[in-house]
Amino acid sequence: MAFDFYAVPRPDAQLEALKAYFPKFPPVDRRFKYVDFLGSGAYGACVRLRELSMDEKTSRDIVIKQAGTEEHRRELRWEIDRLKRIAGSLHIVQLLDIQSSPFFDFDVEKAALIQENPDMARDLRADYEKAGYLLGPMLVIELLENGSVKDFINKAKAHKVTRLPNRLIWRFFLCLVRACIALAYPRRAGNGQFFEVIPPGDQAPSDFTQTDWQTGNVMMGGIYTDQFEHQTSPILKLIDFGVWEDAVKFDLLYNGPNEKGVAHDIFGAGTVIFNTIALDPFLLSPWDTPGQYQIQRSGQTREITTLAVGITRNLDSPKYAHLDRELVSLLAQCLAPSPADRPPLRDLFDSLMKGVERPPEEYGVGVSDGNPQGTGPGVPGGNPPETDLAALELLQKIIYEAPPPW
Ligand SMILES: Nc1ncnc2c1ncn2[C@@H]1O[C@H](COP(=O)(O)OP(=O)(O)OP(=O)(O)O)[C@@H](O)[C@H]1O
Repeated sequence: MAFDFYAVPRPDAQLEALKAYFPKFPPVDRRFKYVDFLGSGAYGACVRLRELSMDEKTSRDIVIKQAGTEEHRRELRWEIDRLKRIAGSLHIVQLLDIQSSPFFDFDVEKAALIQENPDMARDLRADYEKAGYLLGPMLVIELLENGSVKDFINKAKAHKVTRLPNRLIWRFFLCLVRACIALAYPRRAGNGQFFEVIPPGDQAPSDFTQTDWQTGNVMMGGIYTDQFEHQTSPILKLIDFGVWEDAVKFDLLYNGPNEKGVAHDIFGAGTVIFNTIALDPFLLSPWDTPGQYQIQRSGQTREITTLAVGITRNLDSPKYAHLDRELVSLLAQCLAPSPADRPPLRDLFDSLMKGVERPPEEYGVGVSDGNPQGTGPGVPGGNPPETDLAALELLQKIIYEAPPPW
């Protein structure tokens, strides 16, 4: 019999019910307050709640993710399990503990019965049973307040921003490579959070992989003045570690043949950076036709095949002429179809660290970078200076300000 796509139960109705649930049944534990429905993806839906501390003196915002069908609940259990393996990694969304469930409390039904109001008790129970699928697993994670990189790109476009300063791109790239380290060398914090580092020695990386690298699955957190890497740009964190159960069963945790683990994740990080530079969440596809690009590696010039041609072939255009060529070279290597042409994780990390440690006046100036365009400040037609302040102002505008209506 032919596969009937439409016969497969769709989760949308249940996810709609989750959307309706909290406005209808405010959490009975009064320490929780419903704030917003954040969105739904292929298998889960997320709501934002505010949780008061036990002494009710402080509060934090949390995200609850639930799934609408048994199959998707299995995926959610996998996601919880996978996130536990890397709990504490700063560039991965954090799991949170909550003291009680924000969902329906049978005491309410009991209270209605005690008040001898069986009609109310019956209605409550009927409504609750309709939403009964919500009893499945619940993922509780930190709120990442500044939306996804995909939202960021769309907002930048709405503000008519045509290019991003190098200093931001270097920092975003470093965040994603820290996330790659979290996956390559998974470890769990006892408590607290840690910057991901590559262990000394030649420990082989794991096969732990993010199977769905895309700008919608990279979220923006806050700017932290006490963290050098996040002082002038928001921290980026990976979300969405759900996996299709068959992928686990058949060991298919990758998106391409013979490829999983760190080489896959480096490529994934490259796709997100490519789309961020291009300010287009969908510009790059693994099915694009690759081209050649000359890179420097270990002091030697080499030609590699890369999928980054949308940028490497257009370095004369006003959109990309300002890019540090070293940054373009790293991106081109990450997007090499052949894993052997991608940079080793340690080299990539070291280059990005050097990139963010540059003196502020050295970004995008071209000359020190061997940039033939010489696009630096003072060059006729060159870039405006890329100061920290200018980058911060741009970020503020994109993230917080409403775009002009025209
Ligand atoms: N920690 C978070 N903070 C803020 N918003 C979040 C967070 N996690 C998820 N979201 C929002 O909720 C939406 C759905 O979440 P998520 O991507 O995890 O669902 P999914 O079903 O796994 O999606 P996908 O289709 O990518 O598999 C996301 O698009 C995102 O906008």
